[in-house]
Amino acid sequence: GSKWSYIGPDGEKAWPKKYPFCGGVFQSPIDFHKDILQYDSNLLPLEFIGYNVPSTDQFTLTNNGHSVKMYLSPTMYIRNLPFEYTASQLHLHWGNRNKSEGSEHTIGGKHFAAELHIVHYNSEKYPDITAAMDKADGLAVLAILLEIGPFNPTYEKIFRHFRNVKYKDQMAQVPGFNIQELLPDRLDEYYRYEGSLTTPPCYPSVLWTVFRHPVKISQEQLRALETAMYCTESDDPEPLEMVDNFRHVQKFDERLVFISFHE
Ligand SMILES: NS(=O)(=O)c1c(F)c(F)c(S(=O)(=O)CCO)c(N[C@H]2CCCc3ccccc32)c1F
Ligand SMILES: [Zn+2]
Repeated sequence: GSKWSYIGPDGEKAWPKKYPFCGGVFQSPIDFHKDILQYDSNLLPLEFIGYNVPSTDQFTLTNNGHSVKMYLSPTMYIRNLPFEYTASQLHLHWGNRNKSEGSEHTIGGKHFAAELHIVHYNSEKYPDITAAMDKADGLAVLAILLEIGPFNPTYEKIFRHFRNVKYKDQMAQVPGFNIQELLPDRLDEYYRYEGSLTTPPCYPSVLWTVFRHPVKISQEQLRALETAMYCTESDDPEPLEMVDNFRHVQKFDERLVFISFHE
């Protein structure tokens, strides 16, 4: 079973003992700071196909004890990457109610309040995510940084179900909506680098696209994210709050992050 956590004896410093890749190369997340950034004019805006899912369809939202994740439709995919990548799931990382700095990637050493990840796998080369997830060209993850601002009705389409997935292994059905509305407006401005899963097994198999511009959600929505879920099952006598489920930034030596924008 996935016996790892973000705190205590099974926390991130202990991950490499059970999951050797977590102590290996190309680890994510990282900090984006100016002396590792290089402009690349070949970085085109991503194209999202099938992201506008009708409300007659449903996504399954579940609490897996590490995050809250929503399974996506296999009809959703991205073009303009080296291969076609098909959507698998989205999930979030966040902090706690006293410290709303739970993003995984940082910019100039600054954490954002939270981070949304949309996980895709290379469907041109691999039959499913299980076959793809340990291959160097297997996965592509989109990262959207979240910060405090006005109420966000699109994020609320997911957040309003949190009360039904409070405990590990609980599930809820979310009516389909346009997943592209979760992304920032400027899809042409992003950071691009080769990295890894940020949770065990930490395979160095992820082509990361981190959008430059954060998306805003309200203080109340962020508070709901930070206080709604537990890592433990509903009948556990010692409930553990699901907070601070972000990995700290990793060493990024001798490597570059490519940017699609001029600073
Ligand atoms: N930050 S991250 O690196 O994007 C990231 C997470 F943080 C994260 F928690 C998950 S998880 O919820 O599946 C729990 C831990 O595997 C994933 N899962 C991926 C990779 C692992 C296996 C798998 C299988 C099917 C679908 C997705 C995934 C993950 F990719
Ligand atoms: Zn993630």
